Amino acid sequence: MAGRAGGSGQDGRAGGRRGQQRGHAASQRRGQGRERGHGNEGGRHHPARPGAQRGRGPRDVGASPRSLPDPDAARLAALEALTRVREDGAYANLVLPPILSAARLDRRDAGFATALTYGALRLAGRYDAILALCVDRPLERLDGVVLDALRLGAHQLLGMRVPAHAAVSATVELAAHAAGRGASSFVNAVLRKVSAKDLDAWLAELRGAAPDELAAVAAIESHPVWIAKALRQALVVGGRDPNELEDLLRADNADPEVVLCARPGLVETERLAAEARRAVGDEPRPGDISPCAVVLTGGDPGRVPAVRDSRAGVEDEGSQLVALMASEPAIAGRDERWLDMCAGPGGKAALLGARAAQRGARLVANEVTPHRARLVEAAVRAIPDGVVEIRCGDGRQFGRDEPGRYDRVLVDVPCTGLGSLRRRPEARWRRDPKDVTELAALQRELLLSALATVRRGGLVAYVTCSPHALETGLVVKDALSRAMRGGMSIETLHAGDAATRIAPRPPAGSDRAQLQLWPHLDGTDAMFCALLRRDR
Ligand SMILES: C[S@@+](CC[C@H](N)C(=O)[O-])C[C@H]1O[C@@H](n2cnc3c(N)ncnc32)[C@H](O)[C@@H]1O
Repeated sequence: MAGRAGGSGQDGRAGGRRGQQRGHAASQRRGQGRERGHGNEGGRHHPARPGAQRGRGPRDVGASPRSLPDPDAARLAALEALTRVREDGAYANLVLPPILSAARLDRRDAGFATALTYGALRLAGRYDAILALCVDRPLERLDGVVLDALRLGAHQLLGMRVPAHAAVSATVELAAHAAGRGASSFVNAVLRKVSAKDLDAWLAELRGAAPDELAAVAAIESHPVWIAKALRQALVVGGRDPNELEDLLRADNADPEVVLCARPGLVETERLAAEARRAVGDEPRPGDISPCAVVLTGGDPGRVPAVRDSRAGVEDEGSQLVALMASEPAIAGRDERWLDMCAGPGGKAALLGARAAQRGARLVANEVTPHRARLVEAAVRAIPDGVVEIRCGDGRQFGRDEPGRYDRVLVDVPCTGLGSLRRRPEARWRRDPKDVTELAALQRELLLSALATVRRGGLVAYVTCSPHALETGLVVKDALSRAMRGGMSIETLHAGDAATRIAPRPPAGSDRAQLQLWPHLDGTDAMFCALLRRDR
């Protein structure tokens, strides 16, 4: 078997790190049956859904018998991450770094493990649709860890440039190690079927098997159908062609660039770029959408001195732009009291606080969750003392407790995050349509509170990182009609124009009064921003 090749150069990596996995986090999982079968308990199948197919994590690597070859450490790390995501509801971006350091992988293997983990999680829907065509029983009846291994194998075969023999044999070794010999023969048989066709042939087959075009695009680009449907509707509502859906979903499957925000007055973009060049060795480029952005082509942003001391932060360009859209449009009269009503973890609060310091204003940064309020504290620590006041409380109280007090209010509401699916590879499989309606009710209350706490002539920026129509325009419409019924008069400012005045390159939707950014067109998260001026 060509298994060893999987970790020794044949998959494009230099030198696999077999045997390094002692001390790996997976070794904490004791007592897993050795010759576990692959048939399993029932339960509704859902890619990477926490709680589905529980209790089948990779077993103790220290207990590996001599007769089974040690699996490749990078693939073992990826399997451990997938298991934690599935069983514990963990977030891949939080769970993977400690797994990688426990496994003591070198940079190249850590990169491979990260790409494998993220790819297998994001594309779980596509791979499950393919695997379902290769397996003679419903996937939900498979052992969870066996399905994880199959997804990892499928991603190596169809999503990475790993030679087929290496992908199959290394995954078979992984399955033998994690779930026993019976499971490994099954994995071998399934992956051989998967490897019999290339990606294009499989995607053509998925298209042919789907009941309609929406289901086909959802399966091919690995999104739940309800999300694909909501995003198609969001495109229509945002004045786009619904045929852009496939491009939009595809953009969710790409790794986002790492973007830094040079916080105004704390570090210049040129200086930040120079620091980044020295720290990570690559040539950064300026942002397209935010004037504060420095876009890295690679490397660890944590090594950049300005990021370490919070003069800069890691922040999507779209988030930077909407924070500036709250701070930059001119308002008549006093402009000293600013509020960020939902500030955690603090990227926008740090940008607003930096601008407030330059303009002689003060910012109240409020967050309901104590640990996220502490993150805000860390994010704003480079801003001169006395500019930012951090509070921990429910934003819905501001309208009642401090009516008419603030000159500018940013209300960046909690949302489904359907606009930042590329950052959270497992998120799409965890969300539910009912989350949208629950969040929309909270969003409306927060916006009403913002409108009540801003003074006459003051500005409210309603922002969300979801393009779902129920979380964007409909929340604004609903809140405005309620506020107006309560005697307020509110003018909607042209957010597209405001964005154009700030952005180095106008965003795709800048002709519209409410700004919707798009990953496939703007290269940002799908942030939404409405600008509202309270006149009475
Ligand atoms: C989209 S995030 C804000 C992101 C933030 N503006 C940034 O740029 O880092 C929404 C935040 O609102 C907080 N939140 C949820 N419910 C809230 C409430 N009732 N009042 C205030 N904050 C709330 C969440 O804990 C979360 O930190």
